[in-house]
Amino acid sequence: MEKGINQEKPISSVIRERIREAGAPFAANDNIAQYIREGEMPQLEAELEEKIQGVLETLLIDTENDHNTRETAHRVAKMYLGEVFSGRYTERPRITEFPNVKQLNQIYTVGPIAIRSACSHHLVPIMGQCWIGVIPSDHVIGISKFSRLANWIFSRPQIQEEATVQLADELERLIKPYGLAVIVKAKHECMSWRGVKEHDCAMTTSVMRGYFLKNTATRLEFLSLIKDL
Ligand SMILES: Nc1nc2c(ncn2[C@@H]2O[C@H](COP(=O)(O)OP(=O)(O)OP(=O)(O)O)[C@@H](O)[C@H]2O)c(=O)[nH]1
Repeated sequence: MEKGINQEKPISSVIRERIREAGAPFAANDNIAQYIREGEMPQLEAELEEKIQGVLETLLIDTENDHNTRETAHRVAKMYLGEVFSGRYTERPRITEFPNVKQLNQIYTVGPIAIRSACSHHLVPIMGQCWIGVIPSDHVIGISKFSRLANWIFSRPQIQEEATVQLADELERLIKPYGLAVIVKAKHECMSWRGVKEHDCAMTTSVMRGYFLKNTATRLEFLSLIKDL
């Protein structure tokens, strides 16, 4: 079978119809892995490569004679689907759970976790750090899984507010903690590389759940724990 856009119906249309039939959302920061069947990602990559090639042509870049851009469409398609936006197309990472045998009932923190994303508006990078605070209930997860989950959520076109809430929702579903805090501080290249060109401006978003939300002392303890980390 011919790949990508050359077949009768582009593979993106086939997948889109499947998602619509299921009544599922497919916004930039939604995960759509369950609607993609085996063997379809290479077809999607081939379709995307042709479209990126079209973008380069419209930008009047001579990809035939410019040795630097000859393979650019291929590289960009591979990068979007397999790297920077892979959190849309891959299943949630496997999470190992352990019982909280000793009944730790105090705060533990994880961070800073590196945040790499792109804004949904201009598709340019968002780079930053994330700190997580947990007051566990009866089980905990492997600490590397906080990074894996954050990477999965942020490797999508995002806005920082929604990404922070998505990460908190996912963690809450998984570990059902008595308290959960997620803080993200990031710089947006749509504000530095272009636009207002503010180089030092960062955005901080915070989601507090359970004890962290209800109890000011608990919240302040978490903030003081991460302050000098
Ligand atoms: N709330 C929020 N805004 C964001 C985020 N990332 C980028 N933005 C902003 O989204 C806005 C998009 O605004 P528009 O006015 O539609 O786009 P624009 O004309 O290119 O705007 P300028 O950036 O002001 O030049 C900009 O103000 C961005 O700075 C984010 O994570 N959260």
